[in-house]
Parts: sequence; structure tokens; C-alpha cells
Amino acid sequence: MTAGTALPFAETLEAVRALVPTKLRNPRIGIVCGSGLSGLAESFRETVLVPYEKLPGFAKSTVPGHKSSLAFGLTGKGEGVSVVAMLGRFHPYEGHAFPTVVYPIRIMARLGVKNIIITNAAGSLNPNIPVGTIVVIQDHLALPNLTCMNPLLGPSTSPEHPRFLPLSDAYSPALRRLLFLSAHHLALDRSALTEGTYAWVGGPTYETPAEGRLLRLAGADVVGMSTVPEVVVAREEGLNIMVMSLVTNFVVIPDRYRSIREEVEAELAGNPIQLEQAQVVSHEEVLEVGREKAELMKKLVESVVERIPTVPELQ
Ligand SMILES: O=P(O)(O)O[C@@H]1C[C@H](O)[C@@H](CO)O1
Ligand code: HPA
Repeated sequence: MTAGTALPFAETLEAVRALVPTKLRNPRIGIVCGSGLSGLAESFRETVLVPYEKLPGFAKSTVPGHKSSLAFGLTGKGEGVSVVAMLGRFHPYEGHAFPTVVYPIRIMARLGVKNIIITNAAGSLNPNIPVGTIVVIQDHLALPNLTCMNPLLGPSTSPEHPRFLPLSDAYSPALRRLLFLSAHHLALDRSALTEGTYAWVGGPTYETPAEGRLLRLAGADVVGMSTVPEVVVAREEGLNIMVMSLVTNFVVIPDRYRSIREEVEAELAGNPIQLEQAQVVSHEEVLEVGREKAELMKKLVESVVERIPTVPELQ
């Protein structure tokens, strides 16, 4: 789908009606599972998996660590809370146009979702935020949005949506509060969870040291290739949003560049310099940290989901 194409909402919702039992098909809470985090839906009960290929308007996720299904189910104690999770998302770098990237968010909103928990894997730009930390996002820095690559470019999807959307209040304080309360009740070490700003880049290349330095200087704590288009559209749809970034790697920002001139001069002077092995990030490393932290992310998400029905402003 491209900007301006009519979106097949009615067909997608009809497919959901045909495949998902009544009890599960109008969830109030949505979850987006980031790279390596599809396990967030593993503890759902009465789960119904709907492959994206059965949903008109949905693409297929092509990134390792992203499955391609919507999971409908119940979570929490007693009767449980009805939830829907995207097992796998779409990134612009896969070649998907923005309307496709954000289509599942628009569908969740039309199914009745009011609160959305978006997760991702991200690189740390902040020396005080080590690998394995979960960062709850308080703000974002989106260079693509500032340079005419905004998911809301094009005709408005609905006359009810504002043309000029404020984003100064995008990240729900009430949901973030629930996350810190959950961390407390789970007796999590204070260092396991922190707050920060997410920088969205297009990818699929990881950052050069100069790019990492720029983002750090601009105030970002973590960087990733997803999430912001979903946040923008979720906000347009009027959802309460919480974003959890799992730090899977450090962005390589050396204090000083390796100087080839110095190396050559030292070698010629008979004192060759012993170099440290350069660090390079890989998607395998990203997925590995996702596996290590999957259980913790799952417990936190479950605990937040369970508490949402107790907060009047999130209903
Ligand atoms: O979908 P997310 O943002 O969790 O995935 C991150 C960003 C890239 O897609 C990939 C890079 O390793 O992981
Ligand atoms: N940069 C961009 N996206 C990412 C990274 C990174 O270092 N790690 C996981 N997703």
C-alpha cells in the first residue's frame, strides 16, 4: 500500500471476525513485539494465531526474529485480560511503504485497542545504559520525521484525525507509572529499568561512529530502526502508548579514531602499535540479548497489562 491508496479496513476486520472467537476479538490492549521478543505472547491463554497472510492489507515480516502473525489471547489472573500482540513488525527498510508499516496499528485501534505497549531492540548511545537494560521511552528524536519521511504524509486517513498532530505528550505517564510499579512488585534491581529518549533511524545499516556521536549529542539515549512510525500513528488513533526498548548492544562511538598515519609512523620507527580488536554490532547479537531478557520483558509486560484495568484514565 502506498500513501493515498484506499486502506482495506473492512476486509481486514471481516477476516478477524471470521478467524477469532467473539471473546477475543475486541482486545483493549495491544502489544508490538520487537526483534527477538515474540515470546512476549507465549504465556497468553486460549491463544488464536492469525498469520499476516490471512489479513488483507498486512505484509509479511522478512526480518529474522520477527514472526508474521497476530496473537489474540488472554493474560493475567482470573478471567484474564483480552490482548492482541503483533508477532513481528514491518520496517521501512524492508521496502514497505509507511501505510503498510503502520497498518496493523490502525487495525488494532479499530478492534478496540486503547492502550499499546510497543517493544523494540535498540543500541545504547549512553555509557550509563549498559546492554541488557530496559529503557522506557519518554521522548523520541526522529530525523526521518524532520526530513519529510513522516508516516502521516499524504491524505488524511479519517476526517476525525487532526492534520497537525502534537507529539509533545506521546508517551503516557500513566502507563510508564505502571511499569515502574510493576518493576517494584517484581523486586527488580533498580538498574534493570531506566528512562530515556529513542532516536529513530531508517536502517538497515547500523550507525557509523560519527552518526552515533551526532545522535548522542542531540540527546538520544538509544537508537533503533522501528517504533516511531507506530507511535505517531497510534497517537493519531488516540491510543495511550508505552515503549520499552531492550538495549542489545552499544553503538560504537570511540573517543578517538584509530590513526592509520600514527600506526604507519610507529611501524616505520620500529615500534608497531598493538591495536584493540574493533567492535562491530550484528543482528545475531541483538537476537541473543533478546533471548536472554525475554522472560524479564514478558513478566514486566504481563504485570503492566494486568494493572491497566485498575487505572480510570486508561479505560
Ligand atoms: O524491530 P526492532 O526495532 O526491535 O528491530 C531492531 C532494529 C532492526 O530491525 C534490527 C537490527 O538488529 O533490530
Ligand atoms: N542501531 C540501530 N538499530 C538497532 C541497534 C543499533 O545499534 N541495535 C538494535 N537495533
